Amino acid sequence: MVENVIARYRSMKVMCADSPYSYKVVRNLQAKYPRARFVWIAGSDTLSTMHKWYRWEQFCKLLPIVLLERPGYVYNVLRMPFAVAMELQLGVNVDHVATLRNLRGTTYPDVVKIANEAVECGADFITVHLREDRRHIKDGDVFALKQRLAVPLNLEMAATREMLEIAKKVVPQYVCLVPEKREEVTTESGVDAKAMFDTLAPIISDLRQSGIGITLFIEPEEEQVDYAKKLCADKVELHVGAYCLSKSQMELERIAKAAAYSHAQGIECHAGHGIDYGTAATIAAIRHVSALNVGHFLICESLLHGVGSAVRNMKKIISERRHSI
Ligand SMILES: CC(=O)[C@@H](O)[C@H](O)COP(=O)(O)O
Ligand SMILES: NCC(=O)COP(=O)(O)O
Repeated sequence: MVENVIARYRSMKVMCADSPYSYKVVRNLQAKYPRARFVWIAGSDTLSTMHKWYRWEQFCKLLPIVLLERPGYVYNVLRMPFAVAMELQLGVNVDHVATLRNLRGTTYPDVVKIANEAVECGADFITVHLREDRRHIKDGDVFALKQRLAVPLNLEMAATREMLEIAKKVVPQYVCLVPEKREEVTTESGVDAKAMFDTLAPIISDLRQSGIGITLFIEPEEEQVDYAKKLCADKVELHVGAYCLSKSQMELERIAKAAAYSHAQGIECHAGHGIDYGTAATIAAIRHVSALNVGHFLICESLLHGVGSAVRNMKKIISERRHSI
């Protein structure tokens, strides 16, 4: 059949695979034709089973994969099992650039400039938390970032009407709903998706109608993931602050368990809060976590080594750790 299809293309020919395993076929071809650039072309139905292939993780890294849509097989690529082996993304939170600026009421350091520097050096998206008391990020920062960033903006905010109206004007790619206490030094826990179900549901529905993706910042607990799913969140971000402070194995296992559960439920899983180079490396080994959000530590490192160096270093650490699992 293939021969009939390509009969009119003289430059094409059919060859028989020398192994039942795609991985081995590609490796053999690459060894035989070292100058050729191979591309794997397949139907989109391949996505649901690719993680069962022989050495599928290595296969995904061997060559570019082009998928042609097959009717009935339209998937969210990032949620497919194979996708969890891919690069771990880094979100850089620039809140504390604004903390420094607000301390003296100056126009510097420039939040947008620093965010763009982070992007140049490897940040995959930028995160800001517009707190109700505006202690760091201000409304104008959020609008300016949305306008001037070449990567997605992840806006963290409390689930209030005031914040909802701002988000609908800014239209960031993502809103991450977080709990907020006026007096807290930093975000102390995840949002309780069960207890706050009735407050969160209409806000999430309103945000979604504006075309904004929804993340819930939750404690690493299966029940919270269940409620995030009931609320139709696209992603959860696990509050990993307890682990980052204690470095306790039990806390780490809690994160791994919640991440695997979230993945099994079809909800993309991020992790954030209090992460430094050491804890980033440990969490990067949890394959069901697809992105880390790091703020305070990176801004502090930037004072010593510059933003570019801090972000590049963090990217290197998490990428090396992810590829070693
Ligand atoms: C939700 C979260 O974990 C971060 O956005 C963090 O809250 C930002 O920094 P502050 O808590 O110091 O405002
Ligand atoms: N959601 C967590 C975040 O954005 C960064 O938190 P931190 O690294 O500033 O503690």
